[in-house]
Amino acid sequence: MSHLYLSQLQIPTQSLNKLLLPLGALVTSQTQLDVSNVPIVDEDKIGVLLLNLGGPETLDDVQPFLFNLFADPDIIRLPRLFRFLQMPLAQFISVLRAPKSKEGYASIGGGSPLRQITDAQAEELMKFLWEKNVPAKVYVGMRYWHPFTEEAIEQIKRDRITKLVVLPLYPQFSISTSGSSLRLLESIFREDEYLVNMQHTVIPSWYQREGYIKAMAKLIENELKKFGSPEEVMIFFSAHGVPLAYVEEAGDPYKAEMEECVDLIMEELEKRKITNSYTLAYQSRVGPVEWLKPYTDETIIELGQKGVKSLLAVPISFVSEHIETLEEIDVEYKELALKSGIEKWGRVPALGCEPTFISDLADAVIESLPYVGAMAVSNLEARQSLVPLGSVEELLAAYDSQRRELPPPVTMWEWGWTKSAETWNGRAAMLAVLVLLVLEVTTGEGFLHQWGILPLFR
Ligand SMILES: C=CC1=C(C)c2cc3[nH]c(cc4nc(cc5[nH]c(cc1n2)c(C)c5CCC(=O)O)C(CCC(=O)O)=C4C)c(C)c3C=C
Ligand SMILES: [Fe+2]
Ligand SMILES: [Fe+2]
Repeated sequence: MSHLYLSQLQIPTQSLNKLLLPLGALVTSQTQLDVSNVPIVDEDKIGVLLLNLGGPETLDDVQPFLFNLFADPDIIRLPRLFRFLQMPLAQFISVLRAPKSKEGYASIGGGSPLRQITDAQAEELMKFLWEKNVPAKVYVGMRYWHPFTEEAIEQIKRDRITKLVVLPLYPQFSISTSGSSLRLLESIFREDEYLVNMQHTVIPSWYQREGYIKAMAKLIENELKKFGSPEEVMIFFSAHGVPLAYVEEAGDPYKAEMEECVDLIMEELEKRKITNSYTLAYQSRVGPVEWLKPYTDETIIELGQKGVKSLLAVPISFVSEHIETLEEIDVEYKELALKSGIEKWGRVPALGCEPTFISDLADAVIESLPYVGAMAVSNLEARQSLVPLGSVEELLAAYDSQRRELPPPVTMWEWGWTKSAETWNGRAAMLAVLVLLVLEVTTGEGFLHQWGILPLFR
């Protein structure tokens, strides 16, 4: 058996994190280690699993895509007693929301560009990893559309991967995005003997990485130059929102990570002598419940009223172009801004395959690679992520105070003592759901409105 030593791999300051942990082990990239004596066994097959949301590729995909999204208990969080309603509700809401969503997707060419962009990112990441002497295969696993996470996992098993790095493509962590993907992954891993025994590590969030921050700053710098008077432009960070309860009640670190991310980008811009005014707002809210504030649309109007004349929108929560950059920002918010008195409008492109960014992702992968061998913690210079270390379940429990236990399978009724009682309870529940839905739709009042669910499809 031959060994390749990492010191031979020209990995200058990078480090590797230990991963000798069992299933669900999570290691972030902040611990800097001395890698000089760490062996990579040449029988090791390294895989990187990129997790993303997925998007409908054709207009016919829109309703089933929406069904998958609303069937996710991390997107529609029902009280425990009502979790059996998840599937009927997902069906109901997806059918009703589909026409409006289809209009949006039709206006950006008939489908989401997410799959193509994510595939291109995967390919670039693989190239960078090979260039950095880490021969890894990169897989894409989407949460709500093809290629599904389950499909990626099947391929990983067929390829007999022995060390896997899981990398959600969301810079900041949210229960509704990376959290949801990791929860799914954990449930797949738990039931599979091969995966239980495969070493793996998760990079839960990476908004604080230098390469990412530098790449964002560069994009902003480039766009600012396109304005006549760049120094007068307000930099407008627009992040995807989440319901306020995720942050305030469940403990989602999303808002804190977003704010820190904006600070880091502004610090980097300052180093480049760019000291423009800036603000952060949250877009894309759905339903009447309160989401993270300030809202993007309201902020644009206020800025117009205050006399701001030039605005540069920076989408900050997602690294690909998608419906909310191409339609919501480029069309709706631009129109709103111009109507509100803003005269000059610009938008920073999503990172996509920007080389500094992808190269840095490759470094993040290398730094977190699971390995077996002695190691020494040498320096801890990198910033701590706000997401704690631990197994996926520990991690989810640590910030998600409302969901400490695994969600029960949604097809299981939660009350009833015997098989026949379950059957009848199930039928009664279905009947009750139907009656409630009919009442809700006809009267405009009821539990779906109270939970902020029904207006999702408006
Ligand atoms: C960090 C990014 C995202 C967060 C946070 C997020 C939370 C979140 N989203 C919904 C509801 C919908 N999201 C939809 C599409 C969509 N969402 C994101 C990113 C985040 N979502 C992206 C990148 C996309 C677009 C994918 C594409 O196809 O291009 C949709 C479908 C589109 C629509 O009908 O508007 C819905 C619905 C909720 C409820 C939520 C937090 C709880
Ligand atoms: Fe979303
Ligand atoms: Fe959205």
